[in-house]
Amino acid sequence: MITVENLTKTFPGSTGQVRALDGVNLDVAAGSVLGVVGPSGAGKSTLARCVALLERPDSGAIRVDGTDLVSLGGTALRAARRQIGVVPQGDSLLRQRTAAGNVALPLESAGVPGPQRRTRVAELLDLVGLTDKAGSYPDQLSGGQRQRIAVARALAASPSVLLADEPTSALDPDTTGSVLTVLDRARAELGVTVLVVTHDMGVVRKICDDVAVLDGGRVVEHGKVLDLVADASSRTAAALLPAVDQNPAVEGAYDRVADVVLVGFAAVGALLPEATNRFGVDLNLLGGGLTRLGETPVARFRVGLTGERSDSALEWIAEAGGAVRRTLAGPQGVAA
Ligand SMILES: Nc1ncnc2c1ncn2[C@@H]1O[C@H](COP(=O)(O)OP(=O)(O)OP(=O)(O)O)[C@@H](O)[C@H]1O
Repeated sequence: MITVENLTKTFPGSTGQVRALDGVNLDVAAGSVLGVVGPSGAGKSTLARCVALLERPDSGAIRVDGTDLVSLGGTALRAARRQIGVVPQGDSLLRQRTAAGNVALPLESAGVPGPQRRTRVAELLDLVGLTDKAGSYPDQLSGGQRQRIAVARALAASPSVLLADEPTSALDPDTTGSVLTVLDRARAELGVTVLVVTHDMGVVRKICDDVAVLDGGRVVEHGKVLDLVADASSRTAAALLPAVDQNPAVEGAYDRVADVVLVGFAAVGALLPEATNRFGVDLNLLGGGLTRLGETPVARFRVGLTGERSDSALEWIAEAGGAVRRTLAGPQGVAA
């Protein structure tokens, strides 16, 4: 479990102080993946560097399993740093070392004896699916393979937290998938808590349980991805759900029009047909579509309903777990 409390960090800028972090509060449950997103200059990398203990915040606390890392110094700080594996931004492997040699580096620094080191390196190469590349040098690997080796190296000392700053920024979509799979395996198989800084909402879509949106050094949105998408006004919903186009000419023909967000197999598959049957209404999909967040199917549809019991049908969908937001379209124009 990581808890960030009221973290503040300022830097001297050419026109005065730059407040890179302005009272940031976050928590990441053990074994979950948090995506930190936001526009350029929002403070994402500064937050990552503070959590990695590479940068000292001006004030605030960073607790890992209850211990405030900011208050530590000397030996205790060095020990705490080992709890946090870091996948740095950009290409970070040593060119003159093989893939296995790069993964072994933190173990050598920690004085782990040869036979144990070899076993651990073999486990990590297996985890990232690159056993056959053990003897390859970074220049012989693709960008995605190098990044997977960087993840293996970050995991070598068995940290409880893995921090990755823009791990996919230089990669094409296919390669990005293989790196994200590796981060997901680290969480699933090793129980590591993962904090991933990214400008790519695709990363959030594929592997994040939670998301924190930073803007101007502040957290403007934070929560479970599947909860936030149900709130149509959230930035997360805007970025991750299928768009619905306005079409007043078509919508005007219905008694009621609403946007409905459905999360999970059962809701996506059954709620709308069930509402149609129960309330004897005519329900048409006017826009939106289906997507997937991690393994979970999620839909956002604009629906048009005709029939006397249209309101009851919408209320029932909301009670059964759908997020319903009525629009102003329709002849009787009823707002939520
Ligand atoms: N070492 C530094 N010295 C001075 N200003 C800094 C330093 N590091 C960051 N900043 C400033 O702090 C603010 C936040 O920067 P940061 O790099 O954390 O944002 P970011 O969200 O990671 O941006 P990007 O997506 O562009 O990497 C910016 O205004 C940046 O210019």
